[in-house]
Amino acid sequence: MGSMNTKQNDPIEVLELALQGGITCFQFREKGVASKQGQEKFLFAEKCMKLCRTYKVPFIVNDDVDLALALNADGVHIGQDDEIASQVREKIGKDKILGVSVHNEEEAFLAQKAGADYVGVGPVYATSSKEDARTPAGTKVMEQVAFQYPYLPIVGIGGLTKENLAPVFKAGGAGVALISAIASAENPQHQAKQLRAKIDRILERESPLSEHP
Ligand SMILES: Cc1ncc(COP(=O)(O)OP(=O)(O)O)c(N)n1
Ligand SMILES: Cc1nc(C(=O)O)sc1CCOP(=O)(O)O
Ligand SMILES: [Mg+2]
Repeated sequence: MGSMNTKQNDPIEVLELALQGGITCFQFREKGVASKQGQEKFLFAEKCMKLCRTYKVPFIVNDDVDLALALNADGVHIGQDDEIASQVREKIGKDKILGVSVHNEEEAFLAQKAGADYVGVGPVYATSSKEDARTPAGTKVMEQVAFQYPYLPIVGIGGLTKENLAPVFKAGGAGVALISAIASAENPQHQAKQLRAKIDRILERESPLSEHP
């Protein structure tokens, strides 16, 4: 999974490189003081979505449910301070992807009850990409949620790199979401490719089928 670059590079270029490198999902996260608004935001998001469609990669909108609906995006990601998950599920219908950020078992219970397709858990490590990030929590919450809700996919987020992401999968995570590891890389395509290869190797090792090829 990727998210929008806030560095000096052209975000559309970074997205295309990340797609070429093999990201499997993209979340459009346009927020902060200098962020685009209104029609400008819509057109930017539409450009990103079209690019994702070219690579057959799901395009998910962060926070902005109305934008996701206006674009006919593949899904929405919301946090605990955003719209209420059950209401978002009603708004977007059953066929779109709904991701919900959770930080404990109770929030995970409510998220799956509201129809979340996956939950985001973070920050695993310290991050400088989110102004209001919580204290890094490692993978403990993830382990608890994975134990309680084994069929609910968990995405780890926050400070993840190819060097430190393995514990997310060990804790029962199904995937990772990264911003700076890709967006700030010297070569985002190469970085995404390396991340993808690393994750594929980890998942291959964890799959019971890999023991019986
Ligand atoms: C995959 C994933 N997990 C968690 C988040 C964080 O969502 P939220 O808490 O709503 O914070 P913002 O991203 O809106 O700042 C996420 N975006 N993606
Ligand atoms: C968007 C976001 N949400 C988080 C959470 O903890 O919910 S951490 C985060 C930022 C992730 O960026 P990076 O990969 O650069 O650390
Ligand atoms: Mg949010």
